[in-house]
Amino acid sequence: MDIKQHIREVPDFPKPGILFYDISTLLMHPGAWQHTVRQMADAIAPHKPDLLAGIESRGFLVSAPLALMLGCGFIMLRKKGKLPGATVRHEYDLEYGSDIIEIQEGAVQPGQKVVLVDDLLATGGTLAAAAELIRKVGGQVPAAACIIELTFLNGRDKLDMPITTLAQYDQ
Ligand SMILES: O=P(O)(O)OC[C@H]1O[C@H](OP(=O)(O)OP(=O)(O)O)[C@H](O)[C@@H]1O
Ligand SMILES: Nc1ncnc2[nH]cnc12
Repeated sequence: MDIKQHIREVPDFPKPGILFYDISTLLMHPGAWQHTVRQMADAIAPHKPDLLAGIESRGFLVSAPLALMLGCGFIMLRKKGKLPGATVRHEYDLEYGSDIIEIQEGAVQPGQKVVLVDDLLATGGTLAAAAELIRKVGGQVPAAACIIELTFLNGRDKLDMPITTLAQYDQ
């Protein structure tokens, strides 16, 4: 199955010149979505994660079903100000702006293996920030996985762990 057939390309969103890759149409199609989640699970399982870390917000859609399927724990990396209690934060750049993500102190036990999961790899800023956070709180990051990769932005170059992507776009 070619999951690209179910990913909608929206020009000039959220601002002129950006081609937005929309997974809403993938989520609407149960067969394509099941196939996507199974492929992601097959890529992640060999890394034997203790936890999957999902990145707000589209990353949660992918990571939560994957954690259930793989039988591992699930933690949230959220945009600033959303998580209660003590948090650790990191600021990062996006293809179209900048943001801050946070993790709760205590979400990861020292030495735990945490695989990062998001819907899309663009500049790599988000996953690099996520890896930094996990390591700051004592976790290891053996791998990352995304559905989509925008290869022309060379996001991989910012990352120091193996990353699996299912659909690559060169523009
Ligand atoms: O590789 P990068 O350049 O860092 O970009 C990738 C990130 O950008 C998007 O998130 P966005 O901040 O738009 O938030 P959303 O998931 O809440 O829509 C996407 O879901 C990734 O998390
Ligand atoms: N072009 C894009 N489409 C969808 N999500 C994105 N996140 C960062 N860049 C994106």
